[in-house]
Amino acid sequence: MSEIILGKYHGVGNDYLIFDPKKNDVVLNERLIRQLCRRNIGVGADGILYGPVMEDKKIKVRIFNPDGSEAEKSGNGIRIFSRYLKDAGYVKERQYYLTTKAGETLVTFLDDAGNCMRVDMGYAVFEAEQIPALGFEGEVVGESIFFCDNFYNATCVSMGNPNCVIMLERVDREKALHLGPYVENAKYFPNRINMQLCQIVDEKNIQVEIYERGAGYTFASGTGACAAAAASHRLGLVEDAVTVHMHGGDLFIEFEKDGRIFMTGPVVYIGKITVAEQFFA
Ligand SMILES: N[C@H](CCC[C@H](N)C(=O)O)C(=O)O
Repeated sequence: MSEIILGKYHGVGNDYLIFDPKKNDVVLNERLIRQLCRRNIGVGADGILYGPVMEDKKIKVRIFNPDGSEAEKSGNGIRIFSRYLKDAGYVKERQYYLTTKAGETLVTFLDDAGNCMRVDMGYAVFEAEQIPALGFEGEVVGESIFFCDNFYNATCVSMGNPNCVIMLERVDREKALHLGPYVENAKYFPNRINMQLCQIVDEKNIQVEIYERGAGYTFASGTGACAAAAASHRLGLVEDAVTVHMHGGDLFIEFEKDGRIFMTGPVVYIGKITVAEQFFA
């Protein structure tokens, strides 16, 4: 009988299922992704990490949102999948490269168990064409953009995936749930977009609420934390090392002098899940 064997992990409350094609003969498709990610009638997760897929001797992971869409990158997903690769014995080195749709990422394990990792997240890109964001010339930094019911101070940032960071005096879950769907699906963003509401606490700390493309409200986002920190840094509001506080926990973001971004954060192993055949038949 073919069952599905999944690993489940979370990174600061952003939870993912691991679907390893070497361990499952069931074909993963959009309908199954949606079913597995649903919290009340499925397993429940903020996404699925499909891999490892070996391509040109590189270890690749494909990142799927609960709505079935495929993302270019996931910061928490990269840490979680790296931990899976270590747990499953695919990776034994302290440092290795993981490839996502957005390209190669250098991952450094900070402890033997793989509970904490430092990830080279590359550079933030603010250029409208690279987001993509339509109707803007050059970089989208501190623009007044209309969403839903008002004009908001918005900065668009590609971290490999598209992000719209909205600066507010005070952020909370209700505001994220209200504004998120309008921003995610706004006419400016042909590929849709992830939204972060960002409150500056001080020059070393920001409070961020997340509304993800294809997932909705989540407790944390790695690329979202980097995007919010990068927007705050570009606006001159924070220093070169920032703790990003989110509902599910904190991520530590560092900027090198040339702008390269490093993200450090935890991974928690939740367990292994066997999904019954009748669930996905
Ligand atoms: N929903 C995102 C991907 C997951 C991002 C987030 N979970 C992270 O940790 O970076 C997108 O469609 O671009």
